[in-house]
Amino acid sequence: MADRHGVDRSRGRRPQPRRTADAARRAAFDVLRAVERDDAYANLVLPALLAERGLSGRDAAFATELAYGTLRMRGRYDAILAIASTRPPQELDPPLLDVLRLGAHQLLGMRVAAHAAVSETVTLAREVVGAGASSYANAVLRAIGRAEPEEWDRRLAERTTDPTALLTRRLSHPEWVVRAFREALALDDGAVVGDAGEELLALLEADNAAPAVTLVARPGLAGIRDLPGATPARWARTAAVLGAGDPASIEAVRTGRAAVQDEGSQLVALALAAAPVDGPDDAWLDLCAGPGGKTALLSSLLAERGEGGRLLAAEVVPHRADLVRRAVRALPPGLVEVRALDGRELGTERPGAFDRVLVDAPCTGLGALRRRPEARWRRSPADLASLGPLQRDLLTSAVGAVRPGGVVAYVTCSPHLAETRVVVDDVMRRVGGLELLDAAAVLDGVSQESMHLGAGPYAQLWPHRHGTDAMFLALLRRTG
Ligand SMILES: C[S@@+](CC[C@H](N)C(=O)[O-])C[C@H]1O[C@@H](n2cnc3c(N)ncnc32)[C@H](O)[C@@H]1O
Repeated sequence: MADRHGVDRSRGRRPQPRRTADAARRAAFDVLRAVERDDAYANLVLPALLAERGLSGRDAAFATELAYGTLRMRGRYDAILAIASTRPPQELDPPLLDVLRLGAHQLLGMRVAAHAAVSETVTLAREVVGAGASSYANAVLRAIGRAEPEEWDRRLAERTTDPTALLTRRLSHPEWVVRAFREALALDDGAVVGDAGEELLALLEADNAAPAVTLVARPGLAGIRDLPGATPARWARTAAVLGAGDPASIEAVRTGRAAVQDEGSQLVALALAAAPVDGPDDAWLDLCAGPGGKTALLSSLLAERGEGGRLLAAEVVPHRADLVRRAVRALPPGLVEVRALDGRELGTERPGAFDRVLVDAPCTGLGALRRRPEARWRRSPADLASLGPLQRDLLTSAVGAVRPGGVVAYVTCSPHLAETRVVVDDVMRRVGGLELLDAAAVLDGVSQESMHLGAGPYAQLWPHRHGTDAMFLALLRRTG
């Protein structure tokens, strides 16, 4: 029998039509509106809204899957709506369009019985956009529900001969993102899951799946045994996967000895700490530190050595600098100095003062799309143009702040070539006196098993190959 959301659990009686929208669907709708109208972040709005309305358990899980899944798959549903609706999606009233997208996700992306998906969504439409619009919603959703997802794939394929355009519609990624991923994959000689086309498909599919929750046990502060319900992850010795449950209920997380952190983020920090440097090794710098996940891991790795040392964490936005202070609260006092300052100045203010420097550069975040449901629709190629100069300035400052023999890690959570290799190549050409270390080999060295990252010197992680965010790592050593 279907539960009260219409999710088919044993098949059977039809739920009775209701006069007001059910709370989980209404919550998902309000999240979509906040994202569209107020530029809100779904992963901030939704938890607050669930708490305010007292939704928990199955209701909260249903609202979360409905809101996040609809936001991720918006491109696909709009392409389907363009076929199923008599009016083009861009001409619909925005609240009605959001209702239709929510209905499409229930019909095509969730295990909701078709009659419940339609009738509950029509009730929602009546409540939020009025009776007239609700009968329109009824007609469109019935048309969508009459065909299986595979049949919709076929209909989408009939309408274009351009393979990129088809991928954008089928797998709901903007066209410029699909092109960027294809280019980055083509330059990456790591293990492939099939031919180049299959690999791209696997990446886009991985972006559309909710990621597992990964925790970090900060060395010297916690071990994986301190993380109840979590099991050791595959690559990073510090990482564990939480099967179910709320990370905030774990004592080690509440006290800052552990945290939620993608395994790829952990690996790049472990790689910087393990990269070979000549000479002293006790002055570390994190140039773009907020909110502090990598600062906390790097400083716990520094402390774990037991040889003293200090880490300076720079973050230009003061409230994000406060987040870094909070992230390192469990570490010994005096180990980390957090300063709200512009990292672009440190290269000239503190020339040659550091042995290891991390530049986790502000970037488009295209490597973490599975984590931020609406992010793919917010970004545009114009972001690359505005981030590019900042990324170059920060890396130039970092290579000024590192001493000869020391190492800089340049990291992005994006595989876009314009913010990865192109930035590193430009700075190396302009600055001189730098050599590239083999980041792929260093990463493989810190991983518990080979990650098959290819020949280097750059390392690119991928959600579909490694189950991590698509983190990029270059390691630069100052030679003179
Ligand atoms: C990708 S995030 C860093 C994430 C962080 N390493 C972590 O693991 O939690 C980039 C950060 O750089 C900061 N930032 C941007 N411009 C900066 C600048 N000129 N100097 C220092 N920090 C900057 C941003 O505010 C943002 O917090």
